Amino acid sequence: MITASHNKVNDNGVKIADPSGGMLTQEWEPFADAIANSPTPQHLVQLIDEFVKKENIRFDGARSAEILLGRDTRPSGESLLEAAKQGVYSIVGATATDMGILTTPQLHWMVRARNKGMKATELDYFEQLSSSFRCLVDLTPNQIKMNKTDDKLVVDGANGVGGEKLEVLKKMLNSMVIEVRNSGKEGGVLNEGVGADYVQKEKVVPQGFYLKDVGIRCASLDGDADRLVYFSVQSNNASNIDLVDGDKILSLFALFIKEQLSILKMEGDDHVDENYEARLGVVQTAYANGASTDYLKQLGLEVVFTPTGVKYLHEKAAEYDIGIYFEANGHGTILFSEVFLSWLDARNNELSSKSKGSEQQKAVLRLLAVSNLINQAVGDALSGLLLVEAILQYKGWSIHNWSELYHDLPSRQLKVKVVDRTAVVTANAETVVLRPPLIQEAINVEVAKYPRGRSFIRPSGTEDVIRVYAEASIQEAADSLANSVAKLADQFLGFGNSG
Ligand SMILES: CC(=O)N[C@H]1[C@@H](OP(=O)(O)O)O[C@H](CO)[C@@H](O)[C@@H]1O
Ligand SMILES: [Mg+2]
Repeated sequence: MITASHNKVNDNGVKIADPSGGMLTQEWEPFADAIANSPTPQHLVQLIDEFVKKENIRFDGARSAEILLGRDTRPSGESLLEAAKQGVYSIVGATATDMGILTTPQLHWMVRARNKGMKATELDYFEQLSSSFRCLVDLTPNQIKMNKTDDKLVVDGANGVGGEKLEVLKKMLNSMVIEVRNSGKEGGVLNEGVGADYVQKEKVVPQGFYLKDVGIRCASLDGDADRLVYFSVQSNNASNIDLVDGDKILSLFALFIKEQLSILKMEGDDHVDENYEARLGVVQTAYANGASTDYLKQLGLEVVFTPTGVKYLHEKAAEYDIGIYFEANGHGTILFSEVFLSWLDARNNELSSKSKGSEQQKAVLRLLAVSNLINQAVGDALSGLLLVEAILQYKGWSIHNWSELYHDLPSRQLKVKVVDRTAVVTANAETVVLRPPLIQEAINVEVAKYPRGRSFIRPSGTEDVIRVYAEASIQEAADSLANSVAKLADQFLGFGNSG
């Protein structure tokens, strides 16, 4: 997938999907790094040669490889796609199939579907999403009907690929009014003053949203449509928003799934063996707002933490029957285990004959519909958006009701340029610094000064900086804690200290 996601239009890059449709396996990352940085063509060929031997990859023509290629709307994507094709065709037995302009999750979905022997075109993707969405909406309890303003959703497409795909998808959903802005057709620049990354980090409205939108449910996608956040425009100031971030999307999903599981448990008959205890797990990172973690725990859910980066969250979530993961920035999905899905299928068949139309059967059907709607390969803004919409309809909630699940603790994120960010070694899902020595003790002293204070530092995986995160009970305290910790990072690791 040729994309640089939420970054500037002039940037570009690649994301690689594994045959499973998930992200490139972590063991292959050092190899990908090495070939991307190989200084000469000879070196490149040598690296590939060594890797092929190491991984015992056979080129005897017995197995041909098909590589699906996609790109986002960046102009440089066209020539990079040509380069990728040449690369693929230089491997004996390999062919490249250009799937066209796509969102990143669409391409992941296609790879997964293809290798499962399922239909895998773009139309199949849209059909799966729209039909499972309709199925979920049809299972909404009758007494719940939304009021007029809540009917409408306005989506910021980040001037990228997501907006144009949503235009196609929305035609297949008869029950919803979706207005797409910043679709890229109005002349705006990709990710400039628009998109999920901008909205979540700056906590302001994207371009094209105004005071007249107060009270309306709004959503924002990032440049390759694998991130999703919601927001509403505040009445006191047109640039202020009430942000509904990935943590709250996670909370909404977790609440809904938990509800369905408890309906399932209310057995009408006493067939105990039919009571399969589904393991439900929620996965977050240290960037998750502390209020969201409290909320999830108070729901009685198992909450676990991993280091930043969806590859870690995804891997962890796959350990459960239902694993829900989200980064605060809006990247996440829900994973269902094969065992649990087979159990749901069997349960559905049984209930069809015994108690068709019962609450239990509806809960089973809802869970099955969620598993078809939500992208099992990777976080997907379009499928996530449809699931949010279906759940809000199910609950009869406005964005305000949803936002009120809990109140975010004020937080602040800063970046610090340091001599060598790899000098920072962390533990416990990046919440504790092991090296350099003594900095963690100094951070602890700062944190202790603030009610509900929490702060950590970690080296970014995507930029040459140390990131500082702080939260506290009031904004001024979060800001001041972040500043003091940033100062510590600079003292211990900054250029003043480099000698
Ligand atoms: C604090 C933050 O938002 N970090 C982002 C960012 O990683 P860093 O390692 O923090 O640079 O980019 C990642 C890839 O998009 C995303 O997964 C992650 O959540
Ligand atoms: Mg993205």
